[in-house]
Amino acid sequence: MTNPLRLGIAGLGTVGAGVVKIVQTHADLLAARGGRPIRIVAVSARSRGRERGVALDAYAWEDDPVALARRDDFDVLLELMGGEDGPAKAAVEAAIETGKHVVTANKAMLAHHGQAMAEAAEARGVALRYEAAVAGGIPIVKALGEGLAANGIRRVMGVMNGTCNYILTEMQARGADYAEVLEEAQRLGYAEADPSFDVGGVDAAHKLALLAALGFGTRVDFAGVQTEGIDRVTLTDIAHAEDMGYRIKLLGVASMSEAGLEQRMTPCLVPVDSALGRLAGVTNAVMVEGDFVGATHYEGPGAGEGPTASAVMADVLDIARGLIGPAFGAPAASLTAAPRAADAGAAAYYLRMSLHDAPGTLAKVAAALGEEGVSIRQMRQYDHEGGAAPAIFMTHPTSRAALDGALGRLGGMKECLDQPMALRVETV
Ligand SMILES: NC(=O)C1=CN([C@@H]2O[C@H](COP(=O)(O)OP(=O)(O)OC[C@H]3O[C@@H](n4cnc5c(N)ncnc54)[C@H](O)[C@@H]3O)[C@@H](O)[C@H]2O)C=CC1
Ligand SMILES: N[C@@H](CC=O)C(=O)O
Ligand code: NA
Repeated sequence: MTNPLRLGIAGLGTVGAGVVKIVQTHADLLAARGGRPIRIVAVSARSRGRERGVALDAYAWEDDPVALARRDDFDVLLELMGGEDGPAKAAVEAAIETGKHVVTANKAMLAHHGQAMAEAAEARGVALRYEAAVAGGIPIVKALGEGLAANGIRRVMGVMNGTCNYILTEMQARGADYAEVLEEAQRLGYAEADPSFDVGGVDAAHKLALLAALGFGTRVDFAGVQTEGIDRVTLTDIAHAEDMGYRIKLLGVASMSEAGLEQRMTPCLVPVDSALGRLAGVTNAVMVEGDFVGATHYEGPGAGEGPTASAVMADVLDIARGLIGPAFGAPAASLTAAPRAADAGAAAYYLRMSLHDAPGTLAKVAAALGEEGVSIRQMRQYDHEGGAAPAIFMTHPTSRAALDGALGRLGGMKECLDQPMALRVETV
């Protein structure tokens, strides 16, 4: 019989337990598709006794994930712990050093150390695979790195955080409270160990930076992603957006132009009846535009046990079949450091601010917007409370620079009771 492909698993939470379930459920299917049996040899997690709904007795146990990574009785380390540095990074480095392939779901680690890890893996002749790290169950790394590999990639955009999309959907659909739905997303296994990574936009920015590197042949530049979270979005924003024909989505866009690489992950308004506007729950969607293929669209579950474990095992099967290409689609040494480009395109914006309820306030706000070159298309006021008058403006298309100028001015005016919030209207 062909030699089995032997796995060591570091991390037995939502994703790790899901992987054990697939290996135990689909042993024959995996062996047939991988061309060899897939066996788990050893595992590691913080707590050995925790109930996970899977039997672990047949596998060796290690308390220390780095000791696990250094064992000499398996071929592929599955790093499913998480964390940018710490034991996840140390275990991956130890696995590569000792000649093992690595499959990871850890976008935080790759967004910061992807280049160095890709170089180390190539030097050692082992795979570094991360399908689960981007958009969960959607095979977007495979689509971009392999299926579209003959294209010059123009733009990658999409909704890449299941937790945020779940929160925004539930707030819109049933008027649910933000904190309550965030807790639900945590219970369902969608959220990061520290959910501020989700709602702050950082997790999705990690993913966008990885897709940009893969698509454009550039070095991962997470620090170059303009990032804003959904933590300031209120039920009121969602209701007003809906009333005007829009939904709010945490949307990422990465594009390459002569000016350089533009990357942003921000909450945006998209038309209710667009593909992104209809995207509900934990679903993610990614659009990729290539010069020969044109526009392509991928949609599916972006988080949770089954979808993420499915992506991990797809990488394992590729390794079983001997498919061991470079991590970012081209040799790591050939990836270039692209200059960062500012948000260049004009867009309309949704502005929400709390104004001092007094004669002349609106005139001053309108004057400040006008002087900064921001033209108002629509204005609404609602629910005056005490001395505060909340106001919403929709602008005509304006440059980000003009908008930032206006936001700076408004934020400094005594008539403005809080820092205005601006959401871009994205034409999708
Ligand atoms: N939950 C999801 O839907 C998805 C998660 N991911 C990524 O997968 C990875 C794992 O996520 P989850 O399974 O949700 O996390 P989790 O919190 O449910 O599980 C983490 C596991 O790693 C172990 N672990 C953590 N730190 C450790 C340490 N210092 N030493 C030993 N063991 C340690 C824990 O004991 C636990 O078994 C993360 O990188 C996450 O970003 C990626 C896509 C989707
Ligand atoms: N926390 C992430 C998990 C998948 O990457 C999300 O909600 O999308
Ligand atoms: Na994926």
